[in-house]
Amino acid sequence: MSSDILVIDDEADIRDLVSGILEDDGHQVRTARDSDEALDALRRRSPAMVVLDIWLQGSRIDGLELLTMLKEIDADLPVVVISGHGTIETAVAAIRKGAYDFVEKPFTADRLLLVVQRALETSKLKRENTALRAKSSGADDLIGSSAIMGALRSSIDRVAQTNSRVLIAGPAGSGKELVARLLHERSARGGPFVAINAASIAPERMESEIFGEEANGRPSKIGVFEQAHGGTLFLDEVGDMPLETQSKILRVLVEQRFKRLGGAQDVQVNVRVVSSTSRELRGDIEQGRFREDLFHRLNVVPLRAPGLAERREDIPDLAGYFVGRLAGMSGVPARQIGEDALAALQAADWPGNVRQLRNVIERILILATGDINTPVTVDSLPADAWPSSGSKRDGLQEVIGLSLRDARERFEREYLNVQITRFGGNISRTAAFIGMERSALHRKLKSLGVEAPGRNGHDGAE
Ligand SMILES: Nc1ncnc2c1ncn2[C@@H]1O[C@H](COP(=O)(O)OP(=O)(O)OP(=O)(O)O)[C@@H](O)[C@H]1O
Repeated sequence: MSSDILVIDDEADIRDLVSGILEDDGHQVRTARDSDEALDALRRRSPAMVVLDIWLQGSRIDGLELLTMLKEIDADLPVVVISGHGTIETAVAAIRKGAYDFVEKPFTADRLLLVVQRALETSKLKRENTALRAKSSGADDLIGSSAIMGALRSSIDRVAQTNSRVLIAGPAGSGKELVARLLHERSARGGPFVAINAASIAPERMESEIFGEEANGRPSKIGVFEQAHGGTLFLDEVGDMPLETQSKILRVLVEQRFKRLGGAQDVQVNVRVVSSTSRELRGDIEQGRFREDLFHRLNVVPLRAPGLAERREDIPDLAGYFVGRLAGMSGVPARQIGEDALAALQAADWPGNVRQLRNVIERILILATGDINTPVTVDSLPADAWPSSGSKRDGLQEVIGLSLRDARERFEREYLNVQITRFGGNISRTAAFIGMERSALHRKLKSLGVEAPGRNGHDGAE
């Protein structure tokens, strides 16, 4: 894994030695001889880690003070300190001030590499941990064996390896962020995955969050573009970016450099940008709300996260997956979801897509009563997990005034509507499930005035 490492040492020999060892290990190394050069390097770009000699001769700010400053700028920046022979107390003081570890002079290449690798690894784990905690709902993989998910999975595998920009379109809760994470995880990019949701940030804070800030000649806030150096930046709901920010982002994509707010120096970054939208960006372009040139830059490879209604056959797998995951996480007992409940879930509306399904499963697990060894049945489902055409009403009240023939017709209409929805409009599969010939089902639908589906492009002849 190649990381951007800043080596700060007043002795040229040591700078060369340390740089050589780290470069041979595949890292990108920048060097500074004193605090001014170090702060200048930081202004250019915040590094992934710092190797700092604690004795900085001829420097305006000494090593320990510089360490304090580095930690003020970015508390998570790993710093490995080099200490001279017999200066263990100083090294210990450095650890107290937040240094990750120290190596004592003279040191071997192996010792230095070991400490550096551990510092980088710890920092990566910390980041992943924070990301996981922030997103305790995070999934490891895309669940679903439908053809549409198979196609998405293979696109992800193909695109991940390239550095191309990807724009993921899809409705809310359909898994766009999950797709972006997978694109990063399956790429060779060793830097972090950093996500920013444009819809949840006030427009006036946007540029500070994206580009960071500089005050008194040094960085006071590291923005997401800089944090994602060497990795992937996920611009979630990119259509919500103010136009002015869009222009600045466009410039970064062209030049791979930008200035922090209040900064004079360019920050140079190598970032892969993956973005997402739940809106039709072409409409925004026509109305002058989204820059067309930015759209083309972001949309090099378009991917689409399908809504749950387009892949109802995945609902049983997803439900089972969430039962296992949520039970493991929250300590509620896992319950099997019965066939009848799964059938109702398959026919429900799901405007909130996979996220809504996950929430419904969580509610089912928390509220489920009865023996934990028996499957959850259809009557334990919350109201929003019911198909709207067959919602949980008192059937008798509604049909009491009808003749048997009309009541039966009404039931048949609702029943068939739900089944057809559940099988994504596929007449053959609906017919097989309800135990009718396809042609008989067609006749029945016609006689009931139920529109024969063209949903999801199926004509029922497959
Ligand atoms: N195919 C899938 N397999 C497993 N979990 C999934 C799948 N798709 C989505 N999820 C889960 O559903 C939830 C919502 O997904 P995610 O946050 O990626 O959606 P999104 O499209 O980015 O949503 P929004 O547009 O609201 O930001 C997450 O918990 C995610 O892990």
